[in-house]
Amino acid sequence: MAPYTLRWGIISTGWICTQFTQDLLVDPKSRSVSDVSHKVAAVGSRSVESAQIFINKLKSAKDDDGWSWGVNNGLLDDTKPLGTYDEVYNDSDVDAIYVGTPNTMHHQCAKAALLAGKHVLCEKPFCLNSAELEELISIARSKNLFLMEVVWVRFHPIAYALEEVLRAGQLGKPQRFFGDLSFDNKMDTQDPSSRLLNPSLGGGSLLDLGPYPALWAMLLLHRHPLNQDKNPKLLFSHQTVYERTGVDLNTRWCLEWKGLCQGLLSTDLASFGLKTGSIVLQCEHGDLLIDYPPYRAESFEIHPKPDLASDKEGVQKASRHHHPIAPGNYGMSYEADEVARCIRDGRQQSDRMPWEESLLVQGWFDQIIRDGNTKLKDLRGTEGQ
Ligand SMILES: NC(=O)C1=CN([C@@H]2O[C@H](COP(=O)(O)OP(=O)(O)OC[C@H]3O[C@@H](n4cnc5c(N)ncnc54)[C@H](OP(=O)(O)O)[C@@H]3O)[C@@H](O)[C@H]2O)C=CC1
Ligand SMILES: O=C1OC[C@@H](O)[C@H](O)[C@H]1O
Repeated sequence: MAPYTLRWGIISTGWICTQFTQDLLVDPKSRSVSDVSHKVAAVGSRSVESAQIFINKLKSAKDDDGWSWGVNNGLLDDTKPLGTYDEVYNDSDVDAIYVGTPNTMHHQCAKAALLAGKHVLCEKPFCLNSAELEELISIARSKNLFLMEVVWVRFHPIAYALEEVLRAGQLGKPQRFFGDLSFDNKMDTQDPSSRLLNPSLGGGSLLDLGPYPALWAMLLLHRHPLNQDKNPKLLFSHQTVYERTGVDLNTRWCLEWKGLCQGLLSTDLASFGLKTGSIVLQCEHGDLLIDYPPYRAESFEIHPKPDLASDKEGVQKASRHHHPIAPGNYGMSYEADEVARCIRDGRQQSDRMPWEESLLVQGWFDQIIRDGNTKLKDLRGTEGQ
């Protein structure tokens, strides 16, 4: 049977839109997919020249670039360069919109796309606050459209492998979770108007990096077979303010899944995370360590507990496990496949990234920002506009 082909409209022409679009152009067979495929129907930018340059750059792929397959197979031949985002939302050749604008624009772009009747995949962090997100969900629900936050790791081979490890039960009950995404961004050398430093673009470590430790906490604790707490609480948080621009340089926060485990999460823009063990789940019978970077991890380790003598049934030997992203794919193709399958099947949300889980994480971020002292406290969402 011919694969179901999803026709994408790409909103904006920055770094992440380039990665995502390149992945749409990789041969699905490279990742053993034959039921769905992708087409880039239109690219929207604030200037038509920029949209055209974006398409031209993709077309100039070298033979060994993973996405050259799509270029050589005509997937960019009819791609329309459009000089406004609205033209993409209203294009009848577009089924789904990928939103890759700065954080403060996610809600308005996603809302406009939904109101124009398009399905939406929106970059992380989904929104600036829960009110924005609730509005998007309510529009998607009422118009029977698909809506999902980009949390690409949830669809990576390692995520499925780890789900299997937890399901098999060999590690036993979770006892402690540590999740971190940090890198040294050399903040003092950066342009204060750039998206990471600029509070009016929703900058800072929490909104940029926080979705990753949060997603691992969701995958390893919230979705753990032994978890019964569907409403984990934020116990406390702290944000260090980067005085030059007023965003957070780092954030630490603690969550509790009642009856299961607490998790300590952190993000930092001034220091690198650990190479092995940026995400750690310590369980009754063994410990799980996931490699850096947590947004594109391909390996994990399982370790016995230090005092093996008292745990004859536990993990006896350390092991390392590799679950690579398929060659030629940056890693965003897997979630694009999920979006295509959900839309093909008439689903409004993905079981692997449901609205309820995005709302939970967005709620923690609301509370952390409210309790902190960054300029993001004064940022207003665009809900209702
Ligand atoms: N999932 C992931 O791994 C990653 C996700 N992201 C997320 O993607 C989003 C974009 O990040 P990134 O691609 O790095 O950002 P870029 O700055 O590279 O791109 C953002 C694009 O948004 C458009 N834009 C519209 N309004 C503005 C504005 N006022 N200021 C700047 N740009 C504007 C521009 O495109 P145009 O001129 O064509 O309109 C610009 O190229 C963020 O929300 C970020 O969190 C980022 C990196 C990785
Ligand atoms: O989503 C992301 O993942 C990787 C980081 O380098 C980047 O800043 C962030 O936006």
